[in-house]
Amino acid sequence: MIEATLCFPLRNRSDDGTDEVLLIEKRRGLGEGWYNGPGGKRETGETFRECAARETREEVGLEVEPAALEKAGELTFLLDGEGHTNCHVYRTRSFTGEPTASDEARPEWVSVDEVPYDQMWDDDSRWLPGVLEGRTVRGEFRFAGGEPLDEAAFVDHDLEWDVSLESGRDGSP
Ligand SMILES: Nc1ncnc2c1[nH]c(=O)n2[C@H]1C[C@H](O)[C@@H](COP(=O)(O)OP(=O)(O)OP(=O)(O)O)O1
Repeated sequence: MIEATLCFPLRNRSDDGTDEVLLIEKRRGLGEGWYNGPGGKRETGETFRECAARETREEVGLEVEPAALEKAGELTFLLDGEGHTNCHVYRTRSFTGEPTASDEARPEWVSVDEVPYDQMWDDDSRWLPGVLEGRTVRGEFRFAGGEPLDEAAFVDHDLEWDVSLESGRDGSP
């Protein structure tokens, strides 16, 4: 099973108070052409928080302290009945730097009320609105149709809201 992370930096615009989330337009790999949060696969020896912070730095140039990430979700994606990816979801209002494009990602601040769910993974519209409202979620999402995951069809899902995520599946929140 692939172990991966997603990170959603949030800010409140000082001019009109709009709450915004930093999304990326993925430029390559899984989910290419779609919006998502910065994130990616965990490397050997990393905690999930370290992975989310590293991917955010590598993809959009924002510096985030692993300890300043708030755990918001644990998502399992299954493909044709088999576990494919475990994804650990974080959000944070604490970061430094300005978002900068990389080979992997084009960053864009988007109002939390205008997230482009029609240009994202089909499952995102089920769980991301609650995460952006500050809730916690545990979910299982089933896809069918063979690899790659981003060409498979989203079939159905189960969600549990307002869960305790203090201890993740590997013991690292
Ligand atoms: N179904 C679904 N919805 C929302 N987000 C995702 C999925 N499936 C996924 O895999 N993801 C997320 C999880 C990860 O954050 C990315 C995929 O990571 P990927 O680009 O493969 O990982 P990197 O480590 O950045 O890639 P390379 O460096 O190996 O190119 O999508």
